[in-house]
Amino acid sequence: MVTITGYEVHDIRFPTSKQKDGSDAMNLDPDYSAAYVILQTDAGLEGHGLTFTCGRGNEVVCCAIEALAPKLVNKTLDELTADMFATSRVLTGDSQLRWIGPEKGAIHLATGAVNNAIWDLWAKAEKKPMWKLVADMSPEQLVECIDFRYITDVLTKEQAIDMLRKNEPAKKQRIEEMKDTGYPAYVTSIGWLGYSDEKVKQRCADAVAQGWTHFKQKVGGNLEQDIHRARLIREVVGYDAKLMMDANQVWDVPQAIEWMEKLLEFKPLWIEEPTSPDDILGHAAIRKALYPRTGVATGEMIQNRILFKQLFQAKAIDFCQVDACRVGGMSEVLAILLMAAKFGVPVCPHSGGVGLCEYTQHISFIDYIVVSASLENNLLEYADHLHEHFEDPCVVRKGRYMLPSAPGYSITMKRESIEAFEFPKGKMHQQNVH
Ligand SMILES: C[C@H](O)[C@@H](O)CC(=O)C(=O)O
Ligand SMILES: [Mg+2]
Repeated sequence: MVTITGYEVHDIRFPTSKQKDGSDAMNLDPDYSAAYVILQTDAGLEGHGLTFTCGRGNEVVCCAIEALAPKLVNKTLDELTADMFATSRVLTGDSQLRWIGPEKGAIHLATGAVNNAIWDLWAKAEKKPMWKLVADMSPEQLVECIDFRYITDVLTKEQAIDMLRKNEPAKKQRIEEMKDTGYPAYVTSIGWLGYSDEKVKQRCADAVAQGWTHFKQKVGGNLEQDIHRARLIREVVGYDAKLMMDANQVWDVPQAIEWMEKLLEFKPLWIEEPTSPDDILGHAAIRKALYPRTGVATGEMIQNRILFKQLFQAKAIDFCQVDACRVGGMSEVLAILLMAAKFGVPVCPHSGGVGLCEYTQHISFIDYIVVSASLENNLLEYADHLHEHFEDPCVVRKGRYMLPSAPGYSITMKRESIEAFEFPKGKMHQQNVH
């Protein structure tokens, strides 16, 4: 029996803004950060979880984690995992904390870290990588982990069971396939907005040499520069490669359409976050104007399953970029994967941030092996930063993610990295160190 005896919360920040790593038209100077929680147990096992933020907001999310984590102390892992739906509700249903959400914003980012830490602990206790923990569940067990409140108008538990049952027979085959081939991916870290032309050119050339065929460019700062950069990228990667564009929410709806009309000659596969993540009908209008010349993608700031439901209902997106932490962790991610499959929208999880590639590899493998069973138009994002800080970093070869095998959710950060980058007291934050 494993009992949670306590927890640690860490405010970890990496000074990525110095090199403009991670920069885009909205987030000019992100310091990739993790609001990090460790669930301690009497068995020596630890459950780790983090939520990604861009820097100063990290301390707010850490406070929110401090408000949620005590709810788990003295609970056994068995009682938490025997009813993961009830466990999610412990985190999302506190009648006082709920007021500062509900199920959105800083409190939901914190929920993501804590919920994922429970899943990590569970997978470690079962000695399975996260994707396998889920892949080994029966359809009935899997749906019991999900909170269906607010989504039964498009997906009931019974419908979800039917969908999952249809995928059962070839599950083993898909696992073998993933072991052999890995999961298709695209690379974002060739084209952060703050990089010089020289750096973008070099990174694109290196990525082509490594076997990458899908690339993402940041847009939305200045139209002439976007055109210039798209031309430069296309010169290096060619037109057989796929190019995505990401505006990180800077445009109004008409502006998004006008701006993209000028970039269509570069054949973008999608325009990502063209406008506010809360504007469902705005996304639908942009899609209507641009489809099929390009697709619309969003998700990294879509706050919960309800908003995803509406994006699907409104036919507002072509690609679902669910985030591993923003929506409240794996329990809610499973609901979103199921809805995406029902609406036939490919899942391409958001991974630009610290630890996100480590998390999302499991999400995409679960999506393919268990939920959608499809690789049509599915691509997992890759950003080549900070992987060296994790005990079990993701492995990418020739533009594909390899199937992870270590127990857990791959999110355990090295102790020395936690200590060195803890804000503000870690040695990497002391004066003149960076
Ligand atoms: C601030 C982040 O780097 C953001 O630009 C990531 C992102 O939009 C993406 O990965 O997509
Ligand atoms: Mg993005």
